[in-house]
Amino acid sequence: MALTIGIVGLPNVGKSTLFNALTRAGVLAANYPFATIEPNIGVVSLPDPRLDRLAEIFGSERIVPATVSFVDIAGIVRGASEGEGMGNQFLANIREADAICQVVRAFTDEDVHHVAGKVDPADDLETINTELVLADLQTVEKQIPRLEKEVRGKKTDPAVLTAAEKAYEVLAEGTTVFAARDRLAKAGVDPAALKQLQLLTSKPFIYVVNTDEAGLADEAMKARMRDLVAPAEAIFLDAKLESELIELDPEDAAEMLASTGQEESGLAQLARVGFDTLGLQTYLTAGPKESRAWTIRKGWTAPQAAGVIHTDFERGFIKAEVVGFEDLVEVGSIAAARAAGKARIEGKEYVMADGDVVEFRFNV
Ligand SMILES: Nc1ncnc2c1ncn2[C@@H]1O[C@H](COP(=O)(O)OP(=O)(O)OP(=O)(O)O)[C@@H](O)[C@H]1O
Ligand SMILES: [Mg+2]
Repeated sequence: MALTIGIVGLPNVGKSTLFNALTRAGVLAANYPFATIEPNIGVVSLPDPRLDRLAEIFGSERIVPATVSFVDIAGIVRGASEGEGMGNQFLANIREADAICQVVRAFTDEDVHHVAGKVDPADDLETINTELVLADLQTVEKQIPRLEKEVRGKKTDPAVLTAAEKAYEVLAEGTTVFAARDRLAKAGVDPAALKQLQLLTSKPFIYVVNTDEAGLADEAMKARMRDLVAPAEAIFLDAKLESELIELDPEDAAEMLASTGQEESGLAQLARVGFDTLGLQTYLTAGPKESRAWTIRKGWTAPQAAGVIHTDFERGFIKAEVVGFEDLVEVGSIAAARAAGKARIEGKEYVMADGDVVEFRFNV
């Protein structure tokens, strides 16, 4: 299950700096083949200290973390929907993303040009939102006549056309589809049909406030930004600092982070919030070959989780032996967990918990 996050924002706000920090972190920590798929797509490993502990306990040869893909695209300016700047064509590159990460500039540096001439995060948020709404409006305008024809020819479910029409009404008011999701649901719009339209503003958003050392300590600014983007989450980081952190070994990086009053790197926060926002979690497998994290949706059952490893595992699922990560660490081995009654045998109905260490039994 691949999780993809598209990065948007005004030009020169630090999107690529963030992307570079993210992707190089991935390459350094992940030992992942073909990490960079295209120049602007990067696969990043989800930091997970639990895997290191598991690898110790099981003597694993390697660690395979869960991954998140990031897509870095050109900046958007006011009027992009009418062709200003680079236009908005490149937004097609993030149409299939699971979530959108909007980078907003809140750092002060006279030498870094701001396209609007001043650093005003609230204004920038508004500009980007408007351009995304306009881009979606153009998409739906194109979709509706095509969908009408397809519905007449019985090639498409009428629910998709209804979703497009209702989305159009919302967008025409300047509202994002995500912000209007309750209203759309009340109007009888099928969420699955809405999803098929692949609208940018129907995706969950995560906001990255790219700030500096002063900004990281500015609680009033942070509170203002949190209010502005609520109910979405805001992450505060210094993209330039983050790109320096990844060059350091872990102890020095932790020390440097602490010196700016942070406990967790911005990149680790982004990966975590991305997972939460999308309702994802990981479970773990471990053995002499590898300790590995697997991405699933919250609420998935054991057979569904097994299916992420191989579809045969889901089809032939018999049972799962499950030990909670904390329990395993406490007793120190699977054998000890079994002896202590902490290894449970779970069946088809079992709903996975985050950090379950699992071995599946199946028939093929
Ligand atoms: N937190 C920060 N503090 C100071 N300078 C920063 C910070 N983050 C980024 N910069 C600087 O801002 C400039 C623009 O960064 P970057 O190229 O990443 O922006 P971008 O959003 O990708 O722009 P574009 O849309 O043009 O591709 C760079 O010179 C970078 O070093
Ligand atoms: Mg860039």
